[in-house]
Amino acid sequence: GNLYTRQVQIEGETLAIQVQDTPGIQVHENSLSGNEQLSRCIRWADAVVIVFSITDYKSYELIGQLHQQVQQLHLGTRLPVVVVANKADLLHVKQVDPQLGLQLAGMLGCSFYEVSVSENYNDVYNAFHVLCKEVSHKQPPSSTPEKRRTSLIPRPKSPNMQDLKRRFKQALSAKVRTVTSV
Ligand SMILES: Nc1nc2c(ncn2[C@@H]2O[C@H](COP(=O)(O)OP(=O)(O)OP(=O)(O)O)[C@@H](O)[C@H]2O)c(=O)[nH]1
Repeated sequence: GNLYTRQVQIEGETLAIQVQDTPGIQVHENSLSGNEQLSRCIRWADAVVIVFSITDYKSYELIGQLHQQVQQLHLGTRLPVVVVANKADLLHVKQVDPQLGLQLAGMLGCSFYEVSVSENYNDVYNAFHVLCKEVSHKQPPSSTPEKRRTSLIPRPKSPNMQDLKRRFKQALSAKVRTVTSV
């Protein structure tokens, strides 16, 4: 459950984003259950990245459920969600054709990216960059960083996050929060 803070340049503006890596997702009989921590992360998020591994068919099968959970926790809003197929370098142990990911993402109304976290940083950066752009376009225009803070929902608590909160509070101009799972 690590929280990372990064800066991205969007249309000439520097945007500080926070990326929440969700803790290992519990799956019982092929369904997500009782993931209170995951729900908190999703509620907190302004955008979500759903990651599956092309080497693990079960991770692909969870996308629909994760997407549904995102929708249930953000009723009435269209939260930007992207679907990412990871481990594109491991073709010899591939279990999911990335085409299936593309199709599913399309059905869910999400963008889709195929990446290899270990081999190509640029593809990962691009996925996040496009998502950040989408989120920044949804923020009401304003002049002060403080006004750009949109969500009143507190971040999920952990010592790590409390610490980061203190250290980065001054620097943040806006937030993008994402949830990932592999
Ligand atoms: N070859 C390859 N290995 C990867 C890639 N991405 C992740 N891995 C490996 O896959 C394993 C799992 O990666 P993690 O980042 O721990 O996955 P996770 O989903 O965050 O795991 P949880 O902590 O259970 O949530 C690690 O051994 C990584 O090195 C990739 O693109 N290619």
